[in-house]
Amino acid sequence: MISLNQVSYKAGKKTLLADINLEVQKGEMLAVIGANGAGKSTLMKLLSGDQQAHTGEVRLDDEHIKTYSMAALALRRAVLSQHNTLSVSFLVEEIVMMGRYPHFNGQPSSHDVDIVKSVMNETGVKHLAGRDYSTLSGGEQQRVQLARVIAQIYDIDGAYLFLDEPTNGLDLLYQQQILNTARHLADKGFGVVAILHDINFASRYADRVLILKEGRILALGTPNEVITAYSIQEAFGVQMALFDAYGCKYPFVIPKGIV
Ligand SMILES: Nc1ncnc2c1ncn2[C@@H]1O[C@H](COP(=O)(O)OP(=O)(O)OP(=O)(O)O)[C@@H](O)[C@H]1O
Repeated sequence: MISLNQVSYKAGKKTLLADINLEVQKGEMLAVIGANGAGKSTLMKLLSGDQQAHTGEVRLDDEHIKTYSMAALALRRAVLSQHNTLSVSFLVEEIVMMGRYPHFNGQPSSHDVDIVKSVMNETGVKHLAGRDYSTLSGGEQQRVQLARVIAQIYDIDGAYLFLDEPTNGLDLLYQQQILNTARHLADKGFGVVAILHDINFASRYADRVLILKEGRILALGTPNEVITAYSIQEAFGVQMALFDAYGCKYPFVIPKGIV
């Protein structure tokens, strides 16, 4: 479990996150939604140990996250960040193998090679293995980056996966595939946290949804508890109509317009 206890984070005098209390369990998928600038990426950086809270406590599997070295963190969690630009040429299979760097010195083992193959298969990028990464489309690059971060934690029971807007630049099919993959990993026992802008995807795939507003938790609970016309209007300033379409077990929303 990752737990945040009364966590706050500031940049200069500006408070980006305040009074955050949150637990992320292994085996769950938590979606984080909220307006631009609400603090979603900052929250993810605190959860993943990429940044340290200014006040409060962040614990990863019962240990204070500050006690983990970067090398130790790399064996507990993987992070797909928003911007994955590369200025030098690498083959796609080399990029995915980078996910295994924390696991070997010098040469990858046959186990590392097998994992890279399996993950490329599962994420649908196997056919791109020999391509120069820089020649891929934005959506293809995003899928390769997902393969890389999954390869990092693939063989670590109960590890955590952080995805910052993973569906960015993907077509409808691959948006669903990437979220299916994330869901599948949560079902296998990984703790998955995904920042999503599509409320319907959050509703459809996540066990719980966290809505951030101006650095504070506006709502946290199951999609049915959290995704309401009121909370969406509060968080985004947009009026939404809620549907129970096609017997969906989860809320389904469409915008009515700007408030
Ligand atoms: N180093 C910094 N100094 C000052 N302000 C910062 C700093 N880092 C982030 N911010 C501000 O903190 C707020 C939260 O940023 P964050 O990236 O966490 O938002 P977000 O919810 O992920 O937004 P988006 O949906 O646009 O990606 C934003 O207003 C951002 O401009």
